[in-house]
Amino acid sequence: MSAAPLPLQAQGLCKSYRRGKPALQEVSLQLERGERVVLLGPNGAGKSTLLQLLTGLFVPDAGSIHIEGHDLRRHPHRALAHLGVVFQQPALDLDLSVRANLRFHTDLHGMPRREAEPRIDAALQRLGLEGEHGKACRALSGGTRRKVELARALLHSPSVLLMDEATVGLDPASRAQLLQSVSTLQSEGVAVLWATHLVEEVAGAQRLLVLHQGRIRHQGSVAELLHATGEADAQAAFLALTKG
Ligand SMILES: Nc1ncnc2c1ncn2[C@@H]1O[C@H](COP(=O)(O)OP(=O)(O)OP(=O)(O)O)[C@@H](O)[C@H]1O
Repeated sequence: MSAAPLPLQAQGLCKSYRRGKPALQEVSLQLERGERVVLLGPNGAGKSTLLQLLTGLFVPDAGSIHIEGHDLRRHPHRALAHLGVVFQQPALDLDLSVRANLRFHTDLHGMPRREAEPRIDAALQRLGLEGEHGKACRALSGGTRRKVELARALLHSPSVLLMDEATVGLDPASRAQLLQSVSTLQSEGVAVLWATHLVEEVAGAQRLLVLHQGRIRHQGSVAELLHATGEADAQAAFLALTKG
């Protein structure tokens, strides 16, 4: 009997742009069901490039990506059906209501309204946004807007969620709320890859990937990171791994 597929498995990913050093070299990672893995790297480490490969926006020069066992290159539709993404750049129409933004997304994906409406209601409820559904996004706080983007990423019930610098521009309370929402999703089995350059966001994560100059410098728990570097805290350990 073959083992159940992992939510996400990437093997030996390499990517170079036309100019400059390789952006990613031999990067491998996997996500287990229900875990949050923090992808931590300084500016230019290759985080966005990695997420662009995982979402199929770019094709790797080498390596493979499987989502729920589906090869992203050979069967992109089957693979991407399990993937939800919250991009670094906010992408809501601020003049539309919360519901209209979500409906726009389901329309874009050709989802019939009779299927879409219950999914929209469920996503709003999951994130505690029921009271906001008629409000224009412009009237919402930055933290609530991000939750709407998270709700949108959940409309097709993905089992893997990629979050790219999702807390940029949020105050500490909104950041904590977003992390709480993600933690609830994890308890429902969603696997989360959380890209950030903020060391404090490793708190509560099951594992940590430190990316620097396109290579993975550490993969494991925070305790393992401290042990490997001999540093007393995650900030010092991160700096030790990413200097030079
Ligand atoms: N479209 C592109 N063309 C050429 N080089 C690029 C392109 N996108 C990224 N790079 C380069 O690839 C490397 C990795 O960049 P990437 O944006 O993936 O890093 P990052 O960790 O997401 O950084 P940041 O936190 O600043 O967004 C950098 O050296 C960057 O200059």
